[in-house]
Amino acid sequence: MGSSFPQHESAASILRSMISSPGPIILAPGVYDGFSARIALAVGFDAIYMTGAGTSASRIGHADLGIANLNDMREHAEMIANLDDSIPLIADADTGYGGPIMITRTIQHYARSGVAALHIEDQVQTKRCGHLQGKQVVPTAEFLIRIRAAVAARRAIGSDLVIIARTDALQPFGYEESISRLRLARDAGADVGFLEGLTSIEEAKATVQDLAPWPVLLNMVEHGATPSISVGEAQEMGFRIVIFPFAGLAPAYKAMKEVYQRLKEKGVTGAEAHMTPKQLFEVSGLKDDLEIDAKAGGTAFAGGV
Ligand SMILES: C[C@](O)(C(=O)O)[C@H](CC(=O)O)C(=O)O
Repeated sequence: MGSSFPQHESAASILRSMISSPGPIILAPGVYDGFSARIALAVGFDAIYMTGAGTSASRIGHADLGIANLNDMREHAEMIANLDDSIPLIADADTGYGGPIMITRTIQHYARSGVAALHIEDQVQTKRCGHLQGKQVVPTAEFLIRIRAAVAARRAIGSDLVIIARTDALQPFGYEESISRLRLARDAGADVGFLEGLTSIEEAKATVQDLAPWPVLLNMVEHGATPSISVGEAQEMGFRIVIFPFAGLAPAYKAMKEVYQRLKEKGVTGAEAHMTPKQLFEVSGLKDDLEIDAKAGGTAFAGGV
């Protein structure tokens, strides 16, 4: 477990070096709460991704419609980022939550919370998931104000926080407009580009080529607007980062629904025998916590748990 008071390079600096190194594509599975983050961290990834859609679902019980605010998102991100502060957390920051002053706060708060990277997009404030229909985006000038505010705020606090510029302009305005917005965001100081809702393999390849050598992120939302692209294929195309936002949420939904249904219909959960409470707590750092207590001379758990 990483300490909350880093003795090492910040997660933002670690991610920044990873992005600029010639290494393999950075794979970040979506996590949506402490438990899913623990599982992903235990499996072992170079980075993890806090999905806004999953945060909305798990933290406030709502769809990804711009309902989770800065405080909801930041608090959630801080908890996740500090479970292991040596593994960079890339976190959704939606529209940045307002004008330049709010975006400045978003950058400051995310950076202080230990987040390594965030993405800010050009949707209107009453946004929606990038894979739904009927999206609206703000004019390019307003998008650039958001990016400039983010870059200035990051520089002012001397943080390595990676700023990912996301455009949702593909659906309303098409490919050329989206590339043009991302180039302008790059020129305004954004570190990584993210073209949301890519609709074909050709478009995905072209995005990387048209923005090269700027690093580009691929959002692999399964069964959304984008055809299925594997990590290997994304690397081959030249993407620098790939996120799988629903890697945790979608299977969790299916598993929970089945068990709740079984409990309702048959009166039992059918939980597997090895799923003891202790085993479940071990996923969430039980051993580390007991060690902390014992090292401090605590006796509360001396007889075991
Ligand atoms: C990446 C994303 O912002 C997220 O919240 O994870 C979403 C995922 C989704 O809702 O499909 C997005 O692509 O808008």
